[in-house]
Amino acid sequence: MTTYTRPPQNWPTNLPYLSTVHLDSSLAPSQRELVQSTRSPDPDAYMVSAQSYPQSGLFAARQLAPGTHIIDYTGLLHSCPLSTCSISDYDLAFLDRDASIAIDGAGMGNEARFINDYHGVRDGPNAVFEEYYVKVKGPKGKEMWEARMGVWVNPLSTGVAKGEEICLSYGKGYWRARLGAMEQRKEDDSRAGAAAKNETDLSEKVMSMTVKDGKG
Ligand SMILES: C[S@@+](CC[C@H](N)C(=O)[O-])C[C@H]1O[C@@H](n2cnc3c(N)ncnc32)[C@H](O)[C@@H]1O
Repeated sequence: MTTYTRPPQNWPTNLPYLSTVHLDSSLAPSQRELVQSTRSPDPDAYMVSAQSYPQSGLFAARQLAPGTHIIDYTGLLHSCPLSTCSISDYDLAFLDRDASIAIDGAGMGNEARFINDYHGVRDGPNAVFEEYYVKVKGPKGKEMWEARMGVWVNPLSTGVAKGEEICLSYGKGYWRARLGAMEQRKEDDSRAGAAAKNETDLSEKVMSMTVKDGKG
């Protein structure tokens, strides 16, 4: 199907041309939600918070092919000097590092905030973060490009089977920051001295300390 975003030739000059519907102010929030929502009408994933599972995680609601867009990471978009980013376990640096902005899913967000790191869960990440832009209507109906942090099925994986946990790689920096904070709290010098060399070691350490703390 062709979607026209510009008026065709001879379009009447006094008639606003729309590439999507224009939302009238008469619409109630619940009616808007039916038309524009951050929730997929056909969810790709669902959250599980079972007692048998130590924390919550996100699982595939159906078979997902490599490269499929699963969900966008939502939360509080905030200014974040590098020194204070990473205090929250749900904070995600967004766009250029120099832009110093991040999305924090700690106090608000969607299912994406429940996606766990793959270490100790599966061999490798079956999902990846990738920023992308969508065209949206800005103030006064002006067309704008909006940046989103998408979670996609890892294009290098074989996909995600129905019921399988969706896992990302949080990266070395994430686990290193948490390890440092926890060690500081516990004043555990011996652990600080044994700083892990690779990401797997780091995540495993945090996991074991988290279980001891009874967190999550
Ligand atoms: C963004 S949250 C993920 C959702 C979290 N499981 C929950 O129930 O809210 C990140 C936190 O989840 C935990 N986590 C993530 N991946 C993990 C893993 N592979 N093993 C153990 N804990 C993990 C850690 O406590 C981490 O700081």
